[in-house]
Amino acid sequence: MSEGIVFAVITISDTCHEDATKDRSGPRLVQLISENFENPRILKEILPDEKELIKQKLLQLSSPEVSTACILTTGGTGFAARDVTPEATKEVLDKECPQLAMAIGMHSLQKTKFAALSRSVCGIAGKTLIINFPGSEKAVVECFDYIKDLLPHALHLINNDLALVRKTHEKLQGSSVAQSPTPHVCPHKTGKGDGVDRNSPYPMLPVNEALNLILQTVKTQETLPNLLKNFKSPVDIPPFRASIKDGYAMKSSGFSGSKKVIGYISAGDSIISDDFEEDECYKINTGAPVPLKADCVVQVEDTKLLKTKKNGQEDLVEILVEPKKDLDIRPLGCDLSKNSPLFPSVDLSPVVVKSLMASVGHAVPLHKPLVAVISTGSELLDPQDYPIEGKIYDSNTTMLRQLLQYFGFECFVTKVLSDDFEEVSETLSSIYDEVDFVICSGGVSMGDKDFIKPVLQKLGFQLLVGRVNMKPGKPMTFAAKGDKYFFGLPGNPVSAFVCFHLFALPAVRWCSGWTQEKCMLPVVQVILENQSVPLDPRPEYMRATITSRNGQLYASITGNQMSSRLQSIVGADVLVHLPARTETKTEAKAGDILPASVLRYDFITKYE
Ligand SMILES: Nc1nc2c(c(=O)[nH]1)N[C@H]1C(S)=C(S)[C@@H](COP(=O)(O)OP(=O)(O)OC[C@H]3O[C@@H](n4cnc5c(N)ncnc54)[C@H](O)[C@@H]3O)O[C@H]1N2
Ligand code: MOO
Ligand SMILES: [Mg+2]
Repeated sequence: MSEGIVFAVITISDTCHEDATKDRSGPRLVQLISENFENPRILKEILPDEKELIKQKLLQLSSPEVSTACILTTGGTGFAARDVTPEATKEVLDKECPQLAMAIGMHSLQKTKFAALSRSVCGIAGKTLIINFPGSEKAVVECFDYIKDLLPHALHLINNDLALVRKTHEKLQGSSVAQSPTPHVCPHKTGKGDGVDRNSPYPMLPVNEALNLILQTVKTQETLPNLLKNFKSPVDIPPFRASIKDGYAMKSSGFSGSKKVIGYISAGDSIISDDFEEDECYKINTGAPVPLKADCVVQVEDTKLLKTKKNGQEDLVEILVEPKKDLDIRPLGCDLSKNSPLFPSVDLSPVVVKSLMASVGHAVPLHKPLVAVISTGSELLDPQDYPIEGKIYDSNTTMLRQLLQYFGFECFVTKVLSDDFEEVSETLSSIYDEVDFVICSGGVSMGDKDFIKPVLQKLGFQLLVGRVNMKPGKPMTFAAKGDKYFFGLPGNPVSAFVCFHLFALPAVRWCSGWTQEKCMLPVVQVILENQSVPLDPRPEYMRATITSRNGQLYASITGNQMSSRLQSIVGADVLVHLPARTETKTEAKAGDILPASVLRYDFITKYE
């Protein structure tokens, strides 16, 4: 039962509008809602069969100000001349839900063939679900009973309430399916999900939704970011007044003109505290400690050597500029003062963390998640093996290991497994003793040897992502069990490549404590160079080479983009995001400006 949902029940009937006591279906619906939902708010209306009035009422109830979650109408759906409920409803809908209307219709048809005479529609207006029920009390009871379990999930989806949607998915996809007395099929799934099903039971999530689920699930490390945030520098930098130039340290109260050189100070020497005269100076190097009694340095270019001692050392120099107080001296702690925060913001780049810590004489152990790379496939040959008929060389293991390394993470364990349920199951049940993440490739699609998802289910993992609306990478899988995480990248090498960058890398970075914005690859705007690129029904991520021309980035697609053709990563500087095909837009054209994820640091191949 879901709590506090705002419902509206509208009886649509000329008769009931004239005499409300004749309305039996409306009150019955109110009763059914109250019995099946916790503390619902139910708005009640009776309207005549007038299209405009019905439409206005639906618009008002579905407006953001009223924000009714669900409007159930009863009546006016038949063949009579004044039955106009479906027509009025259609005019306010943003999206029709014909499957829901069909399901209700099919259910009713099992009770009576007269259900064929109902023209009910269902759909979504703004964030309101509108469902037409027929007028009879009996039909209302049957239809409501049929949809009542679907309603909460449908409403969560409409409101993009990810946590609640996820809860339902877990219920449906986890062991509770078997235990549930009335298991039902999720409306946006296409099958029952057992081994013999020909349709994937996993909802095809949009890329962003899949990524959000992943980042909501993976626990971020707080210890290191907090430690860095609170870390106070134990030293001053510089720890003494340091010379900025190679030159002469002196007193500014003196004068320009000739001065006697009374000593040499190099970087690393100790600090001279003795007093000296205004017509004296020390020769000093950049970074060396300025004598306590000196207050300025004059660079060597502004001096002239007048006299040298017999031993070759300088004796007398002429100072050609007026010495000014503080000239060319870095005061104590001017770069970083003792007890001030070492990290002005959290930046977990190892280069940053390690070098700043080193600069104050400290070190921190950077905790990085332990990652295993697994490739599955009975066809896989080690790249060092002789070719064997029917087998192919395994490129994913090397690619995923190299990618981890490129982004500063280590692959702790590597395994290559055959498409064998027991082997995969045994490996996965023991490997998490050693690692936090498994990045696996292969075996996630629809084949009878694609065992990854069943193994995860057997091992008690929550399958949070089972399919993603993207090309390549549709069967991308993400599962979690406590703080152990599994990525099932599709076996096609390019699908694995793209999914690593878009999902696995952000998750591993997030787990290491990176700020969320930094976890994803940077996105830049690029100008398409190819004349015409046909759009796919799925949003597509195409590899492309970048040329910089007059400060603008031009993307040229790297040939055939088939997900098995690993060659398409050659020269791939970015992944260009191409939108899904629509009726009106079927291709991308030269000059189109598109977002693109940057794949590598050296992402500009040519400057023109
Ligand atoms: N009936 C359906 N079939 C497929 C669907 C579908 O929706 N319905 N999805 C297709 C898509 S999209 C992809 S992507 C692949 C994903 O396949 P799997 O993750 O199950 O991977 P496999 O079947 O094991 O392998 C696919 C392909 O990739 C080659 N491969 C696998 N591992 C490696 C490796 N380590 N190195 C090099 N190449 C590898 C493998 O030999 C296959 O050719 O499924 C489609 N099928
Ligand atoms: O989407 Mo698959 O990932 O075509 O190769
Ligand atoms: Mg397969």
